[in-house]
Amino acid sequence: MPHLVLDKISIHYDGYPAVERVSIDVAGDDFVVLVGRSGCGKTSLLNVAAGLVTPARGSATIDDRPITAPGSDRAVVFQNDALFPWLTARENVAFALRLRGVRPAERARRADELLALVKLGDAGDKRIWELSGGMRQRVGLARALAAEPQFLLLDEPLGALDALTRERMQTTLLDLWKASHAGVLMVTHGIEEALVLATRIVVLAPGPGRVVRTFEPGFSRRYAAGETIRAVKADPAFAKARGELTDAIFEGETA
Ligand SMILES: Nc1ncnc2c1ncn2[C@@H]1O[C@H](COP(=O)(O)OP(=O)(O)OP(=O)(O)O)[C@@H](O)[C@H]1O
Repeated sequence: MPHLVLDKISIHYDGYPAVERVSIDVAGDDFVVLVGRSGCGKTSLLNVAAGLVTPARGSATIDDRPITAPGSDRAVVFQNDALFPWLTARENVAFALRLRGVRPAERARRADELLALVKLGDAGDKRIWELSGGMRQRVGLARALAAEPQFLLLDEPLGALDALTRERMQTTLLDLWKASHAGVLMVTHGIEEALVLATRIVVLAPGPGRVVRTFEPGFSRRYAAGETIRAVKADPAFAKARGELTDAIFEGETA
């Protein structure tokens, strides 16, 4: 099983320490979620995993190979993903397949399979500007999966969506996680979202960014085993976990 490891990572910007000695481990079947107050270094750490930021100290590796640049073993999805607005949903996904060297005859069929996976089977012919925010985000996820990555790196992928769409997209994300067999490292500001999705939650605190707690909530594995999200959230254990996670995030806050 592939293994992404951030080991004692420190990140400096212009000599100023933004993150100090943070270690995060993502195995191929993990869904690891980073939470914490603004400025604690969540995006910076994701960017190290993506190969976009070089740490001042520590090592970032996949199966012991150093991460030095973006690679096809990792797919990154941001909050407002840059799709090509003048192309159709199918063409956007097919573009990623082309980059992977998939033959033209196969691209449309595979793109439709990926769109069906994100429940956009009927929207292949629609242009991006004709789609809602949630649908666009799903095209972005389908495009990320087209690369058949070992790891999905998600930075607030649902942050721009309204609350109802966001909740629905959480199950889509869990379904994709299950179907793609990719390990996930995701940043979110949503406390319930973290609890619903994560196999492990890493809580960071700012000044400089460091790990203060980790949780293994187990609710996403219950969903994967067949329970509904609604049933999971109604469990008193969920409310208890929400309280503990909220306390951990705001512990030591002085402002
Ligand atoms: N490119 C950069 N140049 C200089 N400083 C930066 C840069 N990127 C981030 N920082 C600083 O590093 C710290 C961590 O930022 P980062 O965006 O990683 O935090 P975050 O936890 O993702 O924040 P938020 O929740 O607000 O998105 C902040 O103090 C930020 O101002």
